[in-house]
Amino acid sequence: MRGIIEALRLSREASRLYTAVFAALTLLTALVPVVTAWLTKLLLDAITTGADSGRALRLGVALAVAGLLTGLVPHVTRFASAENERRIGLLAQERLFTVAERFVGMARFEDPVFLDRMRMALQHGGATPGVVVSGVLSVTGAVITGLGFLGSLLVVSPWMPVLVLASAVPVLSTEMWLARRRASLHWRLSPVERREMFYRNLLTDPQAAKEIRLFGVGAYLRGRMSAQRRRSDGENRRMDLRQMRAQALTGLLGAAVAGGALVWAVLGALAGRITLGDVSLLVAAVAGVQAAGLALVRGIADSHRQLLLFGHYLQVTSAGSDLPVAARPRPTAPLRRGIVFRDVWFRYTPDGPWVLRGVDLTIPHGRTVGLIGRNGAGKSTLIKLLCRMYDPERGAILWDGTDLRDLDPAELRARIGAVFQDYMEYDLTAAENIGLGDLSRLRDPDRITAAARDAGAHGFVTALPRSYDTLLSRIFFQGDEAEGAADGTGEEAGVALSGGQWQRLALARAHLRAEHDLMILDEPSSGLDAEAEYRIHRTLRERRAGRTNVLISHRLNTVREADVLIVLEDGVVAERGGHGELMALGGIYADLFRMQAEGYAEPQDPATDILELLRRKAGL
Ligand SMILES: Nc1ncnc2c1ncn2[C@@H]1O[C@H](COP(=O)(O)OP(=O)(O)OP(=O)(O)O)[C@@H](O)[C@H]1O
Repeated sequence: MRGIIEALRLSREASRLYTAVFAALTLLTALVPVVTAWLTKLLLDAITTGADSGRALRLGVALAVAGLLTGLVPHVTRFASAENERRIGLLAQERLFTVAERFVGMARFEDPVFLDRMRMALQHGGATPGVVVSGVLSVTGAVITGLGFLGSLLVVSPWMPVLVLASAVPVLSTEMWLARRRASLHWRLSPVERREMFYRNLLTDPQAAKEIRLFGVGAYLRGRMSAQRRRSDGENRRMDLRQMRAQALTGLLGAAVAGGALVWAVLGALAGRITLGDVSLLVAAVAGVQAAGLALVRGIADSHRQLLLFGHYLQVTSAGSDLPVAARPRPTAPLRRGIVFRDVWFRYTPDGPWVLRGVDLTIPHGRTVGLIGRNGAGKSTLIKLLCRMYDPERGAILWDGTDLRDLDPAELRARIGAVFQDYMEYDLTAAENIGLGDLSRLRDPDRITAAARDAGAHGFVTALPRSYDTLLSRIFFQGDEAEGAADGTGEEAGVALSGGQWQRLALARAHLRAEHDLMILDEPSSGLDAEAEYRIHRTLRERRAGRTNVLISHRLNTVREADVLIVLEDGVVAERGGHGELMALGGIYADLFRMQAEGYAEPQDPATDILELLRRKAGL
């Protein structure tokens, strides 16, 4: 019930006018068949009883008008319904994404149950509320038509509506049973269909195409996709057969009742008990009640299914924030002293393993901190906590002494520039790819160019066919966002970049925020060639002065000059200090550094050197 009320509320908010027009037209559509049946009866009676020709003519004209409406109203109603659904759809989609934007952290996006619900809500692009409104109105229309015809039958014979209603009971209950079975099948099959979609997308994904071909796994994945399809087809087939049998039986019953009523009416007319007009009204009414009954059940079944989908939408839109936001957040002042992690404990799920286990560290203002550690040590997690994508389960992170939880997350993030390890590649122009780093500078070509220069991207961007305005996409066409170019035919295809070039754009995006207080670079040069890496690190070093930076890199030569090096191991700070200190300590950092340095050194005897590496890899 809540779903219906919410859908109607959305409809009214989206467009009062269209909702009212659609409702009025639905009422008209429902009444026209009943009125037509009555006019036909009255006309036939007027002709057969020899009433005055003026009355017969008026009835004829009224019947013609009703015919006109029968021809016209459904088309206008269909347009009003579609327009109403479009308007509700747009509003519902806007709401859904506004709510998704309000989720402060990442947790919701990593909760499989919530993600599934979100996908279901998104999959229908906000269309469900509109369809619910259409469904509710069509059910109302069916009720009106059905009651109208039942009332009409009463005029012909008092027991006829009872007979028709009684015959409708098995039809309606069968249809309800089928609808319930269909709904439960739909839910049972939804994971199967989603898995099929996953394989379908995978097999057409340009990024996956390389590996699929190299490893020759296309047929294997296709087989798994087809298996999902065969499973859902099999279940749907069984359901269709069940439906065919049940509907054939109820169809026969309906036909028998209609036929019986017709025979009774013909006999009655021959005996003079009822008029010819009554016969025509009875025929129309029996068929009308049966059709309205079916429309009613199908409308209810459709609305039920849409309401279930709408339920996901409602749950997503009514979900509260995933992280507590201070009612009166304290202003995020520019960083002056530094950031402190105080005994920070964190795990991704309440019963999962601890990823950070009592981390204590300081990122002093104006210094560069290098974060080092083996794969899975918790470096990126620490960064996510620093950007308040999650809150620590225990302990606190302090920004100049203020707990991050007391700050406004948006204000905090506005003070941070970052390149994440899994940075984004946007199917937008080169300028936009950089400009997204700071929307206020999106239309400032000088700042965009400067950021690109700092990231070593200016050279290759200016060599692109449309320089900064080149669309970087394999999916879209240059300019296909412009009005009237939606089909992309004859358009110039977007340009594809290399991994390192994308990485430079991600760096430029972070550089656009260069005046921000804290710069986080998580593996900023993993895809860069040696020359680009050298230049970029030189720029970073020059720009680092006086700013606070956190630099994560497995290439230790790029972090060795950091003011403080922090080694994370199994979620705890294992070592900290300058490069010299940590080398003298002879711990993890020194080990990792020597290993990398050896990798670069000219081997005395290449064969023994490779063996040594293999031995180390095997932990011997
Ligand atoms: N979203 C997540 N949900 C659950 N566990 C996660 C998630 N992200 C990371 N982990 C786990 O947390 C641990 C630390 O991961 P993290 O990405 O922080 O390591 P890292 O030090 O950055 O590693 P790398 O050097 O490989 O990038 C890993 O065991 C990883 O499996």
